[in-house]
Amino acid sequence: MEALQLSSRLSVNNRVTCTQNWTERRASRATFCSAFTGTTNSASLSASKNTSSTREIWSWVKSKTVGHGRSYRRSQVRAEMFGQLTSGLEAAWTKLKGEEVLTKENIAEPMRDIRRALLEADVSLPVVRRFVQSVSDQAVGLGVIRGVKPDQQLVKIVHDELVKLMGGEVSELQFSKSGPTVILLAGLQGVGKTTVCAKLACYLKKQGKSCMLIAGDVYRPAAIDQLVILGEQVIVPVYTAGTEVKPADIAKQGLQEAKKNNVDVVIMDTAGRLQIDKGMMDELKDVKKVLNPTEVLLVVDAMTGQEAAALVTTFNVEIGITGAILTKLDGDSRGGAALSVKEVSGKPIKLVGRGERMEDLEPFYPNRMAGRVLGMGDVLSFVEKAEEVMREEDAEDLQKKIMSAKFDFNDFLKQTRAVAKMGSMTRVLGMIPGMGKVSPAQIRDAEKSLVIMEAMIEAMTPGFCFFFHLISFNTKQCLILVWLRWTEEREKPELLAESPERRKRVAKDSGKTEQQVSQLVAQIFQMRVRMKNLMGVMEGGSIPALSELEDSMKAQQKAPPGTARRKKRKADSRKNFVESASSNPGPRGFGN
Ligand SMILES: Nc1nc2c(ncn2[C@@H]2O[C@H](COP(=O)(O)OP(=O)(O)OP(=O)(O)O)[C@@H](O)[C@H]2O)c(=O)[nH]1
Repeated sequence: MEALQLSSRLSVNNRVTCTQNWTERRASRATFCSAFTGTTNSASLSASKNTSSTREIWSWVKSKTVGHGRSYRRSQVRAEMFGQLTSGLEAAWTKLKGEEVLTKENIAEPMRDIRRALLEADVSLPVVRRFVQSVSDQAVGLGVIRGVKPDQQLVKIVHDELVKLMGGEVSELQFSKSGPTVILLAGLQGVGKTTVCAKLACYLKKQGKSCMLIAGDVYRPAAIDQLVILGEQVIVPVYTAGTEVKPADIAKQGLQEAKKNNVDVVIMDTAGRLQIDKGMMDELKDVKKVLNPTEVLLVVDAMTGQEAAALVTTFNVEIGITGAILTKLDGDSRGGAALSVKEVSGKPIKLVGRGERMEDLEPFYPNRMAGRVLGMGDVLSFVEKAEEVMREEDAEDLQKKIMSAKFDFNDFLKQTRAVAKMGSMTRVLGMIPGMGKVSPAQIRDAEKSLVIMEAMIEAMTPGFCFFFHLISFNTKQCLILVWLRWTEEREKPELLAESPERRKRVAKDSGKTEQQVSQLVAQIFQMRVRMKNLMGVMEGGSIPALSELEDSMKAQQKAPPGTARRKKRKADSRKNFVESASSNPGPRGFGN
């Protein structure tokens, strides 16, 4: 039975408008990006180039280490991907402490650590050998560079080699110049092909392209239903023809349908197998012949380590592929697959999946990935994610409020919800330099605090409020007074600072204690001061030291319990409340 699932509300005619919007967004994104980081995308990316001049090394090291340089020496439990590899590499830098210059003798031990870290990360032995040899050769020939310590020099060399290992430049998806672009997805069972189909459509839709999915997995009937549901979720039509039709025929019919509807990109899902077998390869070859795809992408599971690289090689030899999509990178603490695929197979990783949400698919940037491996965060991805969830006008509005110290509970709620849309807190923190080392326990504490805070803020009056008053004269007669009052506690935290009755009410309505409400109110005043200072520094042209954020977080954790209660007793007036609030550390996790 043939049926084009009418799950799409996206008209193909919307294409032009979408493309325009996307171009405009890219332009504003670039402005926002340079405003935020003090640089442009290309300038930042250029740090990845394999340069060796003293000035370049020096400025690179400074740009990567100012404010968070100390952080990659501390070994703590890491919550983000590549955690194991990052910790392993850290051991290498520490061995060079106190050295004046890199020599053949003093790099021997760090090189052993690097080798061990890469092997533990499941990078294949020949790749590790080549990598270590290349790093050693460069390190020994470097000599003394004024102002740059040997451990920093080694970090820089390893960074550049990692970038090279992962393919150097970003490998973009290719689009057909005429007719629909066809993307054929292949891969073993359970690696995430069906999910990637929908994620890819979601990703391409954001670029203004209309998409259609073809359900070609005829062996697992649930795969067709799964694709239809995911298609509905991302609002993209799905072509299905049941399980009785051959995949090559489904591909042919689906492509005709896509051409009829003027679809920009067709993405075909195929069946997986537990292992590579001849039947699977023959079937893929047939489908490929019919579709003549622009891209043949092999979906591989990052958690399979160097096995993923071997699979890419085999599929490339058998059917000819254009690249790979690495899924489940969020669960991979080793990194072997990301580091090996290009070097072993010669085929680039084009996209990576980092979560189960439809938005969790992104281009593979070797430079940013190398930064993450070395525990330096990924500011550019952070900014891009932030731009996706925050409108530019909102950002400007927020900036004005911060500068005039008017950041309020409504803004706080909006911001925390926007950050939640960027993904899990672990993932968001992993993108911020120096924050990748926040322990899972700290993250859990902060997440719990946010839930408590949201409950309290929701119990605050947002604006106009109806108040009821019941006056009873006797058992039969009563008068109900109803009046409207402008109470805006969320907009004016001062109201709560001044009034113990209001704090008591919020505590009662939210099911929290009065002490917790007082702490929250104190916190918003502290945040106003801190954010204003931070914005001042950034407008002055430099990004504040991120290690200070880490230190301040630690200081806050050491705040004695009951601080806010003691202060509350002292602070009867609003002035005292605000002053005491802004001069004392807040409770654990709050406001950070
Ligand atoms: N954490 C995480 N899970 C993912 C990611 N990509 C896919 N998954 C999950 O992996 C599981 C398998 O995904 P599917 O899309 O069904 O895999 P498949 O390759 O189509 O499976 P077959 O059709 O059986 O071959 C699902 O639970 C997905 O949610 C990812 O990037 N991160």
